[in-house]
Amino acid sequence: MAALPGPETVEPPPAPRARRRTQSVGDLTLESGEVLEDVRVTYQAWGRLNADRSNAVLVLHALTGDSHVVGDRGPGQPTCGWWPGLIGPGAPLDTDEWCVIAPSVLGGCGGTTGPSSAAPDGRPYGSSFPRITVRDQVRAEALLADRLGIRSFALVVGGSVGGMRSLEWAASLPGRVRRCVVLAASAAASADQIAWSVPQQHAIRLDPAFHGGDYYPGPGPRAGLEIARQIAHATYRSAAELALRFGGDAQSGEDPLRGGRYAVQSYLEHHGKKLVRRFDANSYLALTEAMNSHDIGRGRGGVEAALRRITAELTVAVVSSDRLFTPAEGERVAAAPACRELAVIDSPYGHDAFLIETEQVFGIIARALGSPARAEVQPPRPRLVETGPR
Ligand SMILES: N[C@@H](CCO)C(=O)O
Repeated sequence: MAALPGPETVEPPPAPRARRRTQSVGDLTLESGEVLEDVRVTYQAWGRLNADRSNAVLVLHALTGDSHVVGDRGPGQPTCGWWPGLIGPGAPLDTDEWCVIAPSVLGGCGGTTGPSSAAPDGRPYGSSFPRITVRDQVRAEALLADRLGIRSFALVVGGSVGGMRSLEWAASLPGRVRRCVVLAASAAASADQIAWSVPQQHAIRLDPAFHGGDYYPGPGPRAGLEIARQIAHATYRSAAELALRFGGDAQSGEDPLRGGRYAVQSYLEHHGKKLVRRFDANSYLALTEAMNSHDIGRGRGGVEAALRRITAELTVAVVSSDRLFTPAEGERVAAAPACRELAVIDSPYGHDAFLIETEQVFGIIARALGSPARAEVQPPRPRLVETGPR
């Protein structure tokens, strides 16, 4: 099997110590009009706020990420972060200069209020967790910023759903965002994105262990979540990559003609099982519903009018091989008058390239912050690409 480009995997440099805290931000009136009581936001922070609190940077994670942008592996943290090497002394987000804040998203399961959190009656919300939107998630993050005394962010950056939130920040709170980097995201959920999401949600809801969403403290719809992740993961990678890595090969030691699996099937099952070990199915539903309703133009005269509200210096980045958040979606965002750069992340890996191609991504972030020297910083996590089935 031919190899895709990519140097060897090495451990990232030791991550700077983060402060992980949970902050009560009060009641949150949702876009629906419903009130979510006593919302709590868990976040990690690196570096120090300066006297006028003008050096804050907000990093927003994607669908199944959390506040652990960089850091150590440990209990509940199977990875050294999803952008290892981004934050620290001398890193692209240099903690000698910037104070970096990364909240876990509203509706998720990274500590911030979500369906598995205790409702006012003390029991997990489960099926009673209200429908939330990307705007609600941004509003919760803004309440956190209020509590931290941060009036405006020097930079708001995120990829995928984190990019949706970054863009929503810039459109809904223009006075609070001075620079914005939107990676592999769109101004509104596309029919294609919703189409891929709906069967994932069905897989979860039709699992007999779902119990209408009230499955706590049980394990919940593990099979449904696993299938959802398999569907999703295939959309996160490009057809060309899958063809090159797996082709129609059988998984090593198995024969699909005798009930065995294909290599790509085994790969997707691996990622499905991995997610089930770390993620809550109700959160998956809440977050994909939020993602499906994303539209910065709703109630604002449409996407183009909403884009005109943006005053932050905007950088948009697309992945050349992204079939889920296509380059055309990013180009639509880049039509915003405030857009300074439309960057193309040249990669065969599809949507997940925003997590994989750290050299290109960190360079884009550093450029947006006006740090040309740091744009040349070498990636801390070069990687080896699988060359065949296991
Ligand atoms: N694979 C990433 C990106 C999805 O947009 C995640 O699970 O969050």
